[in-house]
Amino acid sequence: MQLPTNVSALRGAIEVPGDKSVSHRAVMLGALASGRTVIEHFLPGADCLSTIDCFRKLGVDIRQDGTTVVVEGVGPGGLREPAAVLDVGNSGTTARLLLGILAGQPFHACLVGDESIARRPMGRVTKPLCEMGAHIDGREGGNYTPLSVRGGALRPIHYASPVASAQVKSAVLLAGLFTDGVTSVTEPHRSRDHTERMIRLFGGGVDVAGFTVSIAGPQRLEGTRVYVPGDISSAAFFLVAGAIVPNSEITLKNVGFNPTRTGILDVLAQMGADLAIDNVRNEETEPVADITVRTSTLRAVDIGGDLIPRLIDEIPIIALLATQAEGTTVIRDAAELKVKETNRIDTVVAELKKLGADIEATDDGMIIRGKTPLVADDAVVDSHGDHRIGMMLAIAACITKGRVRLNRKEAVAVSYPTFFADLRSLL
Ligand SMILES: O=C(O)C1=C[C@@H](OP(=O)(O)O)[C@@H](O)[C@H](O)C1
Ligand SMILES: C=C(OP(=O)(O)O)C(=O)O
Repeated sequence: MQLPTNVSALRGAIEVPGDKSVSHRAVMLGALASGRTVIEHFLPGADCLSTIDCFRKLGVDIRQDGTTVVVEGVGPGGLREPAAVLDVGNSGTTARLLLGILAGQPFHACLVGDESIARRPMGRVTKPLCEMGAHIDGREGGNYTPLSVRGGALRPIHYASPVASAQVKSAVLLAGLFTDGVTSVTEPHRSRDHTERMIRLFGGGVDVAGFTVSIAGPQRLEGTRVYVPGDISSAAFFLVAGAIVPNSEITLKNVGFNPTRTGILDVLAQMGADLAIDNVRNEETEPVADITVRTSTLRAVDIGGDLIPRLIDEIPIIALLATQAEGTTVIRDAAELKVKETNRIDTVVAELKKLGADIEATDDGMIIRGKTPLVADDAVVDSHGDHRIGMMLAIAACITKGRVRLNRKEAVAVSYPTFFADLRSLL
């Protein structure tokens, strides 16, 4: 598709779709709980639809009507052995959290995904789950899909995860629900805590001490009502757009404001962005706020350490932001980017270079020198099938002089099916 370029202003208010991480977990915990769960403002993106599809194959009655989902929870022992393979599509979260749940079920299941999933390491969850007693096999000793899982009686473990990953933490905690005793996970930095918050919302208990999270199994979860906040990872594209496109003012309503996810706001603030945060609410469950951003004069920053897990999915759009900041921005400690939907260090650097950015890859991040005007002489950029790369490039095009075409635009539907419509509404 031809992207809008040389945009003179982006103005208006939008409400981004529901949070992807929260939507997945609402379906999963709703399926495991006893009784009905009603999910509102669910994200009907391809990844979350994969989660629904997998749980239907496990015998759960799930009705989806747009952004409302009703899950008839099966309660303890209620999942059924699937007669077909469980296809997680493009979704790493579905794959890894589902593995944690399957590990505790007394039956066999096969898990597959798309080409991107087949390249993503699953050993980070299959290893601790096998330690708990699950039998999981697959390519390269169970590190890659297709995977075969035979779950059953699990024993609790204390797991020191080498990576700060909410998917690893959640997989082990979910498996811990099916043990008799206390399972804990310690991570090097705090990752997003949606699983912990949602287990509590469903009436369960989780203890947090420093970077260690513990769960005592077995637990009885009760179906509930879940309101999914707007996805800050989706809002991030328009937060950056508002800051770098001239004459802009964008308000994002009902955005998730969970402190384990707001690293992008810290970076925008440190760069000097004109940002206003209003109406912070729901702090007990999942915090939400309204955020307004205006065109800003930006300065470079250093990004690393414990900030990384708080903005890991926003690094592609932060790289674009850094091209418009005065000075050298260094992103470090972000080697996890190499095992996302694409190697996001390589894809970000290759695609932004096509538009004239001064950006280079490092072993664990990127170095970006600004401020650089983006220009294109009939450039063809490519999402590489990665939703976040596609959306970052659409925002990059807005500040590019010349013509830019995007290949594989359909990837955005993984997390933000209405992205292009929302962008058009601000033009
Ligand atoms: O738990 C989750 O919902 C997610 C955790 C993160 O992955 P890691 O756990 O691999 O860091 C993130 O990148 C992904 O988009 C969603
Ligand atoms: C990495 C992502 O998701 P997942 O791991 O669920 O595929 C993402 O949404 O950027």
